[in-house]
Amino acid sequence: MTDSDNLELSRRRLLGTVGAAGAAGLVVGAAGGAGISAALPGEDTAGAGAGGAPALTTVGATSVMFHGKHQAGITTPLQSRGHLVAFDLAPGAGRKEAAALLRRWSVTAKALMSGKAPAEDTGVALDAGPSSLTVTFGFGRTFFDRTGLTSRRPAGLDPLPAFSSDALDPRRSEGDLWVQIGADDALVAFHALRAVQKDAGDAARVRWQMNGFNRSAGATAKPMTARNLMGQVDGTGNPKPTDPDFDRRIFVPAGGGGAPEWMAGGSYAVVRRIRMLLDDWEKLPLDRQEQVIGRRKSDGAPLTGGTETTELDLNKLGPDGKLVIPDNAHSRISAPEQNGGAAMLRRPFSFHDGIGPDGTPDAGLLFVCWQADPLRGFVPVQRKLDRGDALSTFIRHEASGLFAVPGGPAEGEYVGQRLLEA
Ligand SMILES: C=CC1=C(C)c2cc3[nH]c(cc4nc(cc5[nH]c(cc1n2)c(C)c5CCC(=O)O)C(CCC(=O)O)=C4C)c(C)c3C=C
Ligand SMILES: [Fe+2]
Repeated sequence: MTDSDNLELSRRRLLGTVGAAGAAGLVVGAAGGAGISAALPGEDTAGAGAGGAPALTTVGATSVMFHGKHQAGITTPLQSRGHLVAFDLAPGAGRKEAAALLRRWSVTAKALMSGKAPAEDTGVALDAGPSSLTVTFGFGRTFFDRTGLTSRRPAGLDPLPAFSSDALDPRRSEGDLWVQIGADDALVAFHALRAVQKDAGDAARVRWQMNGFNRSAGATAKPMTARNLMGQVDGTGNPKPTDPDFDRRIFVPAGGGGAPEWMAGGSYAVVRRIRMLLDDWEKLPLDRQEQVIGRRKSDGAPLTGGTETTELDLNKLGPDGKLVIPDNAHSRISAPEQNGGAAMLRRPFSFHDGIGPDGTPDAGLLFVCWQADPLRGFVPVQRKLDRGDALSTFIRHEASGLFAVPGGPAEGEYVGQRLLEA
């Protein structure tokens, strides 16, 4: 199946057959320039349906294009499995080795995303289709010194400021290179992770790895915004690809604006491992939980009324004369109108790594947010949250990373080629 075939496949097929994440995300993916395709059960698609083999389900058969203006995995609908991995270049590896690695990774990502297995495959994902696999690559600040490219490091990679509530573990933070893997099947995601790790060979070593999840496509009766492990509907206020200023907020523009040309169509990913203090949170009565966020837990609607998509009424007073959405409510403090329009596209995974030494769940949010400029996205909002967010009593930022994610590769190009070979 060619990329143009992919684009040919109609929205109708997806909307009629996939679950919540897929249907909602189809719009996101298409508007964001990342093509998504799927075949109806029984149709012949890459890797299934042929030769009498059982047909793939639509979830398995859905694929996301590797080539495009933007890398896949930014506006792609949330997948049910995710791996975030940072690598450091090996001692002695420089620009040449990094370029060869990005070339290998791109070949692998393109093949796996279209449902093809690499040579000498492990067979882990043999029976499944691409399952909306995306593999997204980024560069950390330290990459530029290690490869002699310091002069081409973008200002967007200047270190994030320290925040008073940070409890960051440097060993699980930052890194020369970052890879985000997402798929709607756990084995497909693991398979891609192993392939990426093997491709690293002698050129790079894993610095840290985090594993996450979201709800499975089709688990809810109708398409819904995701829930996090605190039980909140999380993602409602995200900018929509149909917003007139979506591209300007999320993607680095081509030509001018002070941004390097190799970042055109790219974006900056801020990654935070945020532990949720679930034992404390779960003791809080429902009405207090709702005041922490400023929205109803059941359906995500603002406490000032309406449905999930109704605007917050930040000035509304209750019968007691107090603000209905409290001063320190998370939704109030993070709203773009409270932050000079600062906005980001949040695309997280939940995590659960068992029970910590203190006997509480080591669980929370792998918070990933995307923006054209971290100083006009994550930083101003986190500064404000750090000063007075009611949610901060129940969360702890444990690791952090900032990565420059270049634009999507054109046909015949590998990711990052415009940086590494210019
Ligand atoms: C600095 C950015 C943000 C961090 C860190 C963050 C952590 C965090 N958030 C939730 C839960 C919710 N967040 C919600 C809205 C929301 N959060 C941010 C930013 C950060 N959140 C923004 C920009 C917004 C949107 C505000 C708006 O547009 O009005 C919500 C409400 C529903 C929604 O809009 O998504 C919830 C719920 C958790 C649990 C968390 C850390 C673990
Ligand atoms: Fe939030």
